[in-house]
Amino acid sequence: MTAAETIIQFEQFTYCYPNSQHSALNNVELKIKKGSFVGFTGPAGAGKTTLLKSINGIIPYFEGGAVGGSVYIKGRPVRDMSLPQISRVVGTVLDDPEAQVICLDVEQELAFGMENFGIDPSEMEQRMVTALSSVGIAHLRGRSTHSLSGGEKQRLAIAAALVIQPEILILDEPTSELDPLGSEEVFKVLRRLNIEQGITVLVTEQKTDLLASCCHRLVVLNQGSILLDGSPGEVFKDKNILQLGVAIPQVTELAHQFDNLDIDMPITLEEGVQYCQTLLNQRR
Ligand SMILES: Nc1ncnc2c1ncn2[C@@H]1O[C@H](COP(=O)(O)OP(=O)(O)OP(=O)(O)O)[C@@H](O)[C@H]1O
Repeated sequence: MTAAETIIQFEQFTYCYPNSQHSALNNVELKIKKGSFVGFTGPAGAGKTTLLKSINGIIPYFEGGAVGGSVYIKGRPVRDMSLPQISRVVGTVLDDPEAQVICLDVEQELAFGMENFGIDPSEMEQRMVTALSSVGIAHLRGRSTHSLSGGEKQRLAIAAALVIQPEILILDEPTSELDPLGSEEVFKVLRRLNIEQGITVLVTEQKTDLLASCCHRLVVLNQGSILLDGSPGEVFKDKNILQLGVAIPQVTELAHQFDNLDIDMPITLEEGVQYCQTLLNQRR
């Protein structure tokens, strides 16, 4: 990856929360390619949220604490950027849409962020239309926010980030409050934004089957360090993941039961069916 292709870089990054005895992140080295879709997973307390907060400036600006090393966005150290400068490049979506969606109706919710960023009023209408249609909720424009489903609210939260036209979207467990259908809707939207608009997407998620279906790259954190980093297929094939208590796609878990087979590890249902057929053929 060339320097021009790298949109985010962690360089020997270590972080310790105030009054904490141990580092939440230890010596993290990570380069994220512009336009990629990267998933982060790992057990509770592994440092996933802390890593995202180190990109959007919450660390160190709000949390304080002790920082070692650097995080760079487009080659600039986060510590040298103001929060508004960071927020123009990095859009953040939280796990709970109830906490993030704060206005009474959909239009106000989108206008709120744009007004805060001083977007020219003549541009607002077009940005609103584009963001709503990008997340597939143009038909909800006239609705009050309290009448939206969880999945619709989360897509509105993504639209509210998009009106600022960020190059990077970071999402911390965006489907934790959603049912399976709502979760799939959100990931479909993220995939489309990544492919059609080239937005770099970084998402933490426990639902690894969803991550596997969308991500180019999966990073597994454990105790503040990167344990595994590769394509979803490479990561799920690694037996170390089984010791972490991280949920892996069920078809992959099944395949791990058949040891020493020289067949690619399945991560989707279709690949699982193919895997079983190959297995049956070999046993005949
Ligand atoms: N505000 C804080 N003050 C002190 N320690 C914190 C704070 N926030 C998180 N930590 C600690 O930092 C470590 C990493 O936490 P973090 O929330 O980043 O993990 P995570 O992988 O996102 O976990 P989860 O999946 O449970 O959300 C944990 O040991 C956690 O207890």
